[in-house]
Amino acid sequence: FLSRLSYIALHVANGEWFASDLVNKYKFQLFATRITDKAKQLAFKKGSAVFIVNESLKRTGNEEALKILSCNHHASLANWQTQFLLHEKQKNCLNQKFLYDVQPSQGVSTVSNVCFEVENVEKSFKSLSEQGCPILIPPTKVHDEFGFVTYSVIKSIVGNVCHTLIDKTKYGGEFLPGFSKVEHSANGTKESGDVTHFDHITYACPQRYTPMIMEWYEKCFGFKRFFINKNEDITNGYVISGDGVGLRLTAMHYWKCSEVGMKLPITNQKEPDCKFVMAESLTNQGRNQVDTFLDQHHGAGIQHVGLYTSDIINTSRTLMNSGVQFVAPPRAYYTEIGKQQEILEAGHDPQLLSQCGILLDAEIDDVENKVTNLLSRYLMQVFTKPVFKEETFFLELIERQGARGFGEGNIKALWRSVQAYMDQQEKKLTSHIKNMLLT
Ligand SMILES: O=C(O)C(=O)Cc1ccc(O)cc1
Ligand SMILES: [Fe+2]
Repeated sequence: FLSRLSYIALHVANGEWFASDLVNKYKFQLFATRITDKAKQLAFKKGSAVFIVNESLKRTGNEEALKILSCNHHASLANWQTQFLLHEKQKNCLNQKFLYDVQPSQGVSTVSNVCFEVENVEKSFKSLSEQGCPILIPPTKVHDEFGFVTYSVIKSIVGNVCHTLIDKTKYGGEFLPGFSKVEHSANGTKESGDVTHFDHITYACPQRYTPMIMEWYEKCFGFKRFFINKNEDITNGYVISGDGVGLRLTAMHYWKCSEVGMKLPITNQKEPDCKFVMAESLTNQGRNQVDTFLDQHHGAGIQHVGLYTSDIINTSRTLMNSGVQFVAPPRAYYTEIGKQQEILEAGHDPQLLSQCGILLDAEIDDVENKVTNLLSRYLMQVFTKPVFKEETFFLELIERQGARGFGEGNIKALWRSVQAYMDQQEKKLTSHIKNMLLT
């Protein structure tokens, strides 16, 4: 019953600062706002990628109550049936200062809501209730002079992640009732090869939770398994281990066309489905970025969002020039013979890619490779440094040339780049503490 992904919502401690980064550094456009004495909700877009940045302006008694009542992510993951009953009881004390959303209970900045447009909110609500899915806000109507929307908010099985389900078909305004349109002198600056949509959303999950999460999304939302790579195992997912990497990846998607078996030529897809990737760390592989996320975020949640661009070189250069910081791949990455060859075969310049830290991975098809010497299917990616003050959420730029999944080479390199950055941060912190103790 999901029609499409509508927006991704964040709750941030310092909204002003993050909003200015989204506009000035990431080149998103502020297009709608809702400001009350309790909360600020700002909507930004770039192509069809929409973020709502929520900021609390005052702490209310209800919030304190919620904080006490909310349980940790392990409990909520382990038993969502019990959670439902608990939430039924809590429902009345859930404050609605954020329209179309609920406020997460942990104090840190977080990306906590993925909103989907649905055909029939009442119907979705009924079926989800029957599945025992915790309902945070039952179907609710909001209207203004441009019409009305119906929405409901449900709690997912992953940490603090919620889903707003909304029917906007009876609404003709700019964004949503309650939000005012932001007037712009020009129609925004639309550059060629810009970010067009959300490509994927990656969850950081505790070890061994992936099967349960997959079951939940299949049962509640009808998501289907998406195989990331041809070397992937059905039950264990895509396990990447060794050379300092210890990661299990499993992905799902909701795209309707894929469910009825329609296969569009990959290059003709204007806006393919947004994939959901579950990332788990492996046991006995040392400290790593997934565990760091779980620690600093106080539980499972959205670790990063992949923004699709049709020209990653241009996009990353523009963003870098406006101050976005990307993590750097290992120094040897672009000079390694095999990688250099791969980049050249894909028709790119290793030096150009190295300027922004862009990684390239080929999806090699044995037959195809024999026929031509050029790579026809590859993908390029680059990760930003964490965007909040905690080492939690970050953004990614991704350009796909035929490749639909994720390549092992890129994942390993991305993993190492993030890890090197985090280790460096930790060293800085340790020496800072040492200095403080000495003085
Ligand atoms: O490759 C991607 O874009 C992924 O989304 C896979 C991934 C997931 C988690 C990590 O910490 C690193 C890489
Ligand atoms: Fe990613």
